[in-house]
Amino acid sequence: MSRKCEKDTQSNNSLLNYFAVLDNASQISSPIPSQIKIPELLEDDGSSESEGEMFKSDTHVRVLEGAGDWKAHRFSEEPFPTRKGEVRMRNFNDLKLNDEELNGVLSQRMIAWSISNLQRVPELNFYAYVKLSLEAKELTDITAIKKYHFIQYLDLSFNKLTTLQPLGDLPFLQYLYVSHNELENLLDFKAPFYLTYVNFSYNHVKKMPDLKDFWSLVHLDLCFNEIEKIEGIESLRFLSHLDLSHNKIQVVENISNLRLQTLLIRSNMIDTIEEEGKGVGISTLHLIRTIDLTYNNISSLRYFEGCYNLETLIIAANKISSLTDIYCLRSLIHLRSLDIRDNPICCLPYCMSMCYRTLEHLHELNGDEVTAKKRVMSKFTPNVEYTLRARLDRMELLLLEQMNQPMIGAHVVPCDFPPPPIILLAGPPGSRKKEIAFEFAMKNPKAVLGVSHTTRQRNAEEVDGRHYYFVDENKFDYLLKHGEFMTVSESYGFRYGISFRELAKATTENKVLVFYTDLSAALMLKLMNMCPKIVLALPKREKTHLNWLKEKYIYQFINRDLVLIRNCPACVREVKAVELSTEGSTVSSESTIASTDQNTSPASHDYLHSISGYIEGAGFICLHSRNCFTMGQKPSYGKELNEMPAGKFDIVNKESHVSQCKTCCIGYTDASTETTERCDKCVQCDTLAGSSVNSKRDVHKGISFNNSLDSFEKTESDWSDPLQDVIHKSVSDSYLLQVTNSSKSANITHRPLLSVLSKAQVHVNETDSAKQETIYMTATETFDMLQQEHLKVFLEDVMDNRQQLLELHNENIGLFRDVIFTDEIDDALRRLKNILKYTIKNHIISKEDFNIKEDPVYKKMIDKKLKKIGMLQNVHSKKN
Ligand SMILES: Nc1ncnc2c1ncn2[C@@H]1O[C@H](COP(=O)(O)OP(=O)(O)OP(=O)(O)O)[C@@H](O)[C@H]1O
Repeated sequence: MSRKCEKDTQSNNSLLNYFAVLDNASQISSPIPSQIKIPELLEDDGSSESEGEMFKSDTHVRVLEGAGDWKAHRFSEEPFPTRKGEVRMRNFNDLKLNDEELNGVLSQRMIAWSISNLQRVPELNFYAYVKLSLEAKELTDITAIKKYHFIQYLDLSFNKLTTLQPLGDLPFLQYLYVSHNELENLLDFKAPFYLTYVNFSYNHVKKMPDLKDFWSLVHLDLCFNEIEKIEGIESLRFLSHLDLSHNKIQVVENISNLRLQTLLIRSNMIDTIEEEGKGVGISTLHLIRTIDLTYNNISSLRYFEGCYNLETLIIAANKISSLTDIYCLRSLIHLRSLDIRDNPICCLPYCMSMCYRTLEHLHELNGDEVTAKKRVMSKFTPNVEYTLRARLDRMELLLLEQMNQPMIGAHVVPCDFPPPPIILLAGPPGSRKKEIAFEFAMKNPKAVLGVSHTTRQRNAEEVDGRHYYFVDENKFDYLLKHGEFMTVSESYGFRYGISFRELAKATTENKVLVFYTDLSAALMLKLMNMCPKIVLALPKREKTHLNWLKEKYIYQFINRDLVLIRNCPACVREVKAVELSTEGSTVSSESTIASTDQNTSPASHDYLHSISGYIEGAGFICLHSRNCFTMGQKPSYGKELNEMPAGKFDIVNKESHVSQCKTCCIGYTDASTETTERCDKCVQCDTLAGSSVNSKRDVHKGISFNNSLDSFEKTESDWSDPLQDVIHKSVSDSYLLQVTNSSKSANITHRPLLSVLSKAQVHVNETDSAKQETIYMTATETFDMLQQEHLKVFLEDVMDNRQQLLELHNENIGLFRDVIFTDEIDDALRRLKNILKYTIKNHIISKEDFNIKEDPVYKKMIDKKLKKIGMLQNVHSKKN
C-alpha cells in the first residue's frame, strides 16, 4: 500500500487538550491503581442496569469512586457506537504518510488522525479521546501508543504486529481488537485494570498462557489460531463468551465451573470432552446458553446432560450415532434449537420422531421450525412383543410361586433393603457380552458378576459356578417350582434363570451386580421393579458379529454343543418342513440313531443318513441328507457305532472294529460283518459298480449308506437335489483332486473341522494314504457345505434377533441405558464404568432402622420430662 507523505501542520485544540491531559497524567505516578481493586464476584440478581454488568451496583460505585463517568468495568457488545459521541477530527485517508510510517511504524500523527470519542478523564476532570482505530495500516511497531494512557477502545486488526508489549501502558483499555496479525503470544503485555473484550482471532497462538491477570475478561475470541490445548482460563470468573473455533483442540477441558454463556469450538479435532465427575466437565457450566461444536468427532450428547440453561446446541457434522443420546437431552427444558445434521444418527429411521417426542421445548431442529403438526405426525411404533413375552414369563413365575410353596427370604416384599443395583448386559448370542462382563468385573472392584442357572452343557473353557450354574432339567424344574428364580427364559432350546440368591452377592458385599442375559430376562427384572440398568451389548458391525458367531458355534458344535444349533427355532422349522415333504417315503433313520437328549426335537433325527462317523475326541458326526446335521458327544447323541446300521462309514472308530473291504479298499464298520472280508454293502456296491454308474461306487468310497438310503440311490434323477449333488460331486475323482487342492488353502470355516480331523487317528487303510486323504477332504468338504447351509439358517436367526434389538432400541428410547460395542472394548468398558458410577451415585443406600432412643426430639422430650420431675439432675449427678 503506498501513501503519499504529507506533513500535517494543522493544530487542533481538542487534540492539544488531549496531550495536555496526557502530560499531566504521566506526571502522576499511578493515578488510578491505588483506588481500583478487583471486586468480589457477586451473583447477578437481575437488578443490574445493563445486561453485561456483573457487579452489584453498590460495589460498582464503591470501586469506581473517582472514576467519574468511566464506568470502567461495564461491558457492551457494541462499545462506542459510531453514531454516539464519535468525534473524529480527520479522515485518515487524507494523511500523507512518511517512509517510516509506510514501513509500519506508528507515529503520533497517525494516532492523532485516527483517534476519536472524547470523554472525561477520571480524577482530573479533563477530557481525552478514548477510542483509537488503526486497522489495516500495515503496522509492525506500535511503541508510540504508550503515551495514550486513556485509551479504552483499541482496534489494531489487519496489521502485521508480532507483539503487543506497548499496550502494557494503557491501564484503561477495555476493548482490544487485534485479529489478523502475526501474534504468537496471547496477551503478552501488562494486564490493564478492566480489559473485558479481546478479539485475538486469525493469529498464530499455539499455547494459551495463564490469564489470571486478565481476570476481567468477558469476551475472548481466539478463533483461527493454532491452539492445541484449552488452558489458562480457569480463573477468568467473568468470562462469558469463549470462541476457540478453527484451532487444533482435541479435548474440551479446563473450563469447569466458568460462567460461560457462549462456547464456540467448531472445526477442531475434538473427540473427548472432560467427563462429569468431581465437579468437572461441561455440565458444570450452569450458565451456558449456546454451544457450537460443529465439525468435530464427538460421539455422544451425554456431556450436555447437566447444562440446564442450554438454549442452542449446534453439534452438526460429528459422530453421534445413538438415539439414546437424544434421550440425554430430555431434561434441558430451555433447549430451543438443536442442530445434529450430518451425524450418523440422522440416518436412523426414528431420529426425527425421537427428537420431536423427547425434546418437547424444541423450536428449531436442524435449521427447520418444529411445528405442532410435525410433532403430531411423528411416528411411534412401540414394539410390544418383547414386553409381552416378558410379562407372560413373569406371570408364569408368579403362578408357579402361588401353586408351590414359595421360598420366604430376605427378598420377599416388604423387605428391609431396596433392590440391589444391577447392570445387565443384554444382547444376541455370540455378541461376546460375557467376555466384556468378566473384564469389567475384574477391573472394577465395585462390580460383581451375577451367575445364571442354565440347562445347557458346559463348554471346555467354562467353569461351573463362574460362568453359569450348569444344572440338568430336573434340577432346574425343582428350583423353579421352589420359587428360586426371579427370571426364567428359554434360548435356543435351553433354559436360563437368575436366582434370588444371586442378589445376596450385591447386598452383602455392597456392590453392583452385573448380569449377561437376553432381553426377556432383563425385562422381567424390570417388571419386578428391580430397575436394572440394561445395556445393549453387541458388536458394531454385522460382519464381525457373523464371524464371531461362526467361530464360536462351529467350535462349540465340533466339541459338543451342536444341539444349540439344532434347536435353533429356524432349524427346527426347516426340519419339520422336510419331515412333511418326505412323509410317506421310506426314509427313516429313527431306528438308526436316537438321541438320549430329551430336549432335541425328534424331527431333527429323522433324516440322519448320508454320512456319519465317529471322530475321536470330537464325538459322533452325522450329516443329514438335507441341510441338516447333528453332532455331539457320543453319550448324548447316537448309539454306539456298532449299533449303527450296516454300511455306515466309519472314519475313526477306536471302539468298534475297523474292517476293510477288499473290493474298494475302504475301511468300514459293520458289527455284523466285522469278521468278514467283504461287507454286504460292498457286495451290493459291486453289483452297482458293475452295472450302471461308476460314481456310485465312488460314493461308497467316501460315504456308505444305510439301508434306507438305497431308495434314493436307485434313480439318477435323485442326484438333481442340490445337496445330493454335492455328495455326488464330492466323490467323483476329479472333484476329489480339486477338493484336496482347495483344502490346502482352506478358509477359516474349514479349519475347526480340519484340525479335529487331523488330530483323529485313522485306522483305515494305512497303505493307501492318498485315499485316506481323499476321504478326509471329501468328508470335510461335504460336511463343510452342509454345515454352511445349516449355519446359514442359524446365523440368519441370530441376525434377525440383532436387528430386532436394534429396532427396539430405536423405538423405545430409554429402554437401554446405553449401547456398547463389544468389538470396541476400551470404549465399552469406559461406558460401563460411567454407568457403574452413576448407579452407585444414585442408589438409595438402605438406612439403618429408626432408633427412637437416638432420636433428638425424643431425647429432648424425655429430658424435659425428667427435668420436670427433678430426676435429670440426679441422673446427671449419678453419671458424674
Ligand atoms: N440368565 C439368563 N436369562 C436369559 N437368557 C440368558 C441368560 N443367560 C444367558 N442367556 C442367553 O442364552 C444365550 C446363550 O448364552 P451363551 O452364554 O451360551 O452364549 P452367547 O450368548 O453366545 O455368549 P456371548 O454373548 O458371551 O458370546 C444367549 O442368547 C444369552 O443371552
